[in-house]
Amino acid sequence: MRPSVMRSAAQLLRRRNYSSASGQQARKVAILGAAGGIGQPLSLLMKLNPLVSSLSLYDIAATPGVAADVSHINSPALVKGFMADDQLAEALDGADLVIIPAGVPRKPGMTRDDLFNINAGIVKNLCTAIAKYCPNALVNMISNPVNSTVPIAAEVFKKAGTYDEKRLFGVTTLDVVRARTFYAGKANVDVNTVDVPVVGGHAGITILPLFSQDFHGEIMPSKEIKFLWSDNVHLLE
Ligand SMILES: NC(=O)C1=CN([C@@H]2O[C@H](COP(=O)(O)OP(=O)(O)OC[C@H]3O[C@@H](n4cnc5c(N)ncnc54)[C@H](O)[C@@H]3O)[C@@H](O)[C@H]2O)C=CC1
Ligand SMILES: O=C([O-])CC(=O)C(=O)O
Repeated sequence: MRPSVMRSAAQLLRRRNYSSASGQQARKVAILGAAGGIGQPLSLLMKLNPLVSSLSLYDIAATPGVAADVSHINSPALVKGFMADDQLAEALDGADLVIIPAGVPRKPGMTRDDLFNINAGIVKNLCTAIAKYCPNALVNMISNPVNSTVPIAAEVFKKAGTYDEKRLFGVTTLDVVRARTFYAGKANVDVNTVDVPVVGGHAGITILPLFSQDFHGEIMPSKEIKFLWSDNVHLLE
């Protein structure tokens, strides 16, 4: 496995032979926690993504307004908002990709691990529903602590008999983005010409930028993405 070659969710969709929304294959993306600080800009980005034909925005609060605003963007994806437990099944039904930024974020002085008690339960419930209503979906976990929420999701899927290690990811792209920005700032070079591989997990002490492996030159866009794999922490081949 070469840590320098990574791929994004969009690339994964393409690899699965997904075509654009205007093509033959319609693809549904569900965002759970869509009304939050991460969920709203993520919903915007997904609405702009031409690979997405149907966008399902789920949260326990505020989704009707968020979904209405996002739906006004001039792109093909059809947007629908869902709120509360009794609408989760419909939100997930037939989803090809589920992205989960649901849960609580850190307050000053907290570590990501401090979120475990609340977010573990939220993730467990959401993943139980995923196993039931869209068992074949790719699942991108954002909720922290990602080092723990990904294994929780894996266990839920194993118990349900739907686990596929190639379909479950912890999203830690920020680590790579930050490493590149910090490197470029320090070296006083264009950030688009540098790459710093990052390995490890997504906790303060497990994020490990490999500055010894830094690269300065022409960067492939696909190298910006780092995922936390479900069973072992490693970068996609
Ligand atoms: N992996 C990563 O790189 C990053 C992870 N995070 C994590 O993402 C999570 C969300 O962060 P923010 O959006 O800033 O928080 P936020 O508080 O702004 O949004 C969280 C959203 O989740 C919703 N929510 C809570 N329980 C839910 C449930 N059972 N079902 C559906 N939705 C539910 C809330 O109503 C809220 O809209 C946090 O755990 C944070 O630590 C944030 C940034 C980067
Ligand atoms: O720091 C946090 O709590 C959110 C997060 O994971 C990040 O920004 O890398």
